[in-house]
Amino acid sequence: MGDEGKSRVSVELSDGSESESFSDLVGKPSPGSQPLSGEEERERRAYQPLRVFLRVRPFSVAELENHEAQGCVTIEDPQTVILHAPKESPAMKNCERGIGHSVHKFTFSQVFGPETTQSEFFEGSTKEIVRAYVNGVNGLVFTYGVTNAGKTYTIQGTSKDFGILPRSLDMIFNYIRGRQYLKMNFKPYLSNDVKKLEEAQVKQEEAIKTTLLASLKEETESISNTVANMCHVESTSSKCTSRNLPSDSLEKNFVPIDAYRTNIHQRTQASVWVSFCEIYNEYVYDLLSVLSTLKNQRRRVLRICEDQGGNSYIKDLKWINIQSTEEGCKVLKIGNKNRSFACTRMNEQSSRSHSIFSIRLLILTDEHQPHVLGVSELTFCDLAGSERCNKTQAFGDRLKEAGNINNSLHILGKCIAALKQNQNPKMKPSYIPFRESKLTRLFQPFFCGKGKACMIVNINQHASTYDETLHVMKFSAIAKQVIQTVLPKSLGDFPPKLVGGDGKSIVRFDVNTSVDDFPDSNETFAEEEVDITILSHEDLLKTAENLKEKLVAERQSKLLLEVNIRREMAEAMFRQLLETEEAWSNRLEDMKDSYEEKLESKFELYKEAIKKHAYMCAMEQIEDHYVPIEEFIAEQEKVEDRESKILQLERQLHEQSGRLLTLGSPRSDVLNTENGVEPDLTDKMMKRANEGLQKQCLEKDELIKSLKLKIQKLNETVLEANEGYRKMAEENSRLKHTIMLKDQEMNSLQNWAKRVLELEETVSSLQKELDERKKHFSIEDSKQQKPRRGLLANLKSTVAGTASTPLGRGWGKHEEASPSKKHILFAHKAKE
Ligand SMILES: Nc1ncnc2c1ncn2[C@@H]1O[C@H](COP(=O)(O)OP(=O)(O)OP(=O)(O)O)[C@@H](O)[C@H]1O
Repeated sequence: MGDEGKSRVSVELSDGSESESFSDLVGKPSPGSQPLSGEEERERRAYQPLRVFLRVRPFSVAELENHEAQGCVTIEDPQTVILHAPKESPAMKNCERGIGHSVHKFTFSQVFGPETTQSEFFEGSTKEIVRAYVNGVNGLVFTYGVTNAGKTYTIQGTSKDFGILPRSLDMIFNYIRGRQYLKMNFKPYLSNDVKKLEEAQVKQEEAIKTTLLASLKEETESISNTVANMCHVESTSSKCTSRNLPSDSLEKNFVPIDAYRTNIHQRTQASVWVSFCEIYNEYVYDLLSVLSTLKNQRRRVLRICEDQGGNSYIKDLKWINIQSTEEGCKVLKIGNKNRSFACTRMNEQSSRSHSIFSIRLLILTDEHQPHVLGVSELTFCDLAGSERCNKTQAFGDRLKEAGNINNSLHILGKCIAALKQNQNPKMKPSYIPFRESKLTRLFQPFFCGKGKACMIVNINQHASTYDETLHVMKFSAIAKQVIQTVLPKSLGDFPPKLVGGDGKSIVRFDVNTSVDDFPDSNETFAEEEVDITILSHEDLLKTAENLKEKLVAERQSKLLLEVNIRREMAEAMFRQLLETEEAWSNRLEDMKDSYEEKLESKFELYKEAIKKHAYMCAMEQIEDHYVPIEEFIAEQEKVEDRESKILQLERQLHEQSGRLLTLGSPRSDVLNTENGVEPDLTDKMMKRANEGLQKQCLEKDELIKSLKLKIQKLNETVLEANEGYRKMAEENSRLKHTIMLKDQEMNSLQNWAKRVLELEETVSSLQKELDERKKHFSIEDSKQQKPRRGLLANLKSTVAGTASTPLGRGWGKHEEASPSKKHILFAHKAKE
């Protein structure tokens, strides 16, 4: 391989920021790759957010024909998608009530639009995980979405257009091409170990595989053809002819195998094993179990166990050795036949279970003296559709299935939310309920540092499933915030253990031991370990010093990392807080507006009610105080009368007081004495009279006041009455006008009636005249009948002649009437 090829390798390896070379796995730097040196760089690669990809399914022809509402999903840019709530959706109704929003924006690691091909999707999403996987990092790819959103299509694809799983197989076989370990005597065991099989066991393994593949014999042809096309590129290295085949892209982007050979020890070989199972109603079933295909036989339920490292694995799950992509596809097809599908209202071929297809790659030393160097696992999980039972109109078995599906997805959501919460140093670490469902038990290692996970969110653009889609998007938004910790193999795992056919351990491997550290394949692993007791004191001190330095450096880098993480978390939290604050303030504004509107309308209502009430009261008052005008005038006259009387009395009072004054003088005493009246008595009388008068005055004053008040009220009433009168007068004049019009109408009608009478009279006179004439003619006829027969005949012929004229036609037999009569008749006609 030339320099050009080498530089391509380094770009590939360093470009994939998350990839780890196989050399990393065995503790040696990759000679071909750019230096990924430095503790910080290693740490950076160890922490990474969960990659979440969105794939939007195109509308099918049937959906387009049904005029399915469009425009719910808009892809803003390669990372952002916007959901618009359709008119009739509950989300829109809630939004109208001031709860939530009608538009939602979501960001993803990458958004793939409806036009994305399978090949483009694989390149952009899964390829990186597969690349890390072939270099020893475990991988999990799981799809999440509502039913009928394209999850199965994305993972498996169709026989013509493969999904990410067959494409990954193709990539793996490309990678190990020429270094494939074809014997079946090393088999995956428990979660991470390898079992060395005896001859008989190998034969049994081969028999199982043959039986399994034989069950698909009839369909082999089509798979072979398609896969043969896929492998076309590998074998000939010529240009690919079909656009949809994975090898098409692999040829362009995948690193030639020779390039990896320079990085990895030449003697390594790889063996590929696959398993396929499903979790249906919280039971695990092996989809590759031949028994399960027999009719009326109950499928065996498998148990999930844990190895000594706490890693979950499915006990007694079948692992089938595959030696090509073609075989892998066949196994997939066989498993699919056993999978629980059902026809729901929303998808004719709906997956009712979570299916898990795993590929284990055993890295071995050369064929003659094989040792296991590493085991890595790539898992594809096609989750059952998240759906609401009422939407799918599920009942019976379907309802139970939906319940179980939703429950396990709910627990997955809880785990993801707890993982996210636990990343926040300020929050109390919460319990992650991995053990609450089978699915999350199997996912646990990938979320706990023992591999890389990637989530594919599938959505369709249906308005009818908008709310479910929104739920899925919200779920993915949380998942996107989960930071994955991919631990180095040495820390995260027990190294793979090789066990014999009897299950007893043969030897424990140390993944930190490089392939190059095997000087001779005959050497045992125990001999490779360094015994520190044979080191000198000085060497020991040096080693201790070195270790101390390393520790300090490690601590510093850890500290820096922690600071960085804390800062990032704080920033993220701050951003979230700002977003929340904005959302709340928006909501507050909306609520304020709506309340203001409501208040205004209430206020208007009250105003109206008050007006009405005041009007009613006024009307009642008017009724209470209503005085007829005659009574009022009489009352006014009375008042005037009283006023004049009061004036008179006042005048009298004046006079009396003048007289009293004169009486009060000394002269008056004399006068009194002279008059024979005792002065004391006079005084008393005067006083009494005075008091009486004052009392009278007061009474009169009171009366005046009350009368004035009455007058005032009466005046008001008069004014109101005047107003009423004015209105009445107006009404009256209007009525008069109407009456006048009616009178005119009546007059004209009367004229018409007169005219009719006249005409009737004229008609009757004419009738009379006519009758007389008839009589007259009949008499004359009877007189002249015999002698004048010829004449009458002449007359008749004359009449017949004149009847054709308009006059003759109009008057019939009266054609002989004199011109003067005719004239009169004409005049009558004209009158009419
Ligand atoms: N990207 C796509 N391009 C073309 N057709 C697609 C695409 N995605 C999905 N489809 C089609 O849509 C239909 C439903 O897809 P699929 O069965 O994969 O949905 P699902 O999400 O797996 O549903 P369920 O959860 O019910 O199993 C299938 O007919 C599939 O071929």
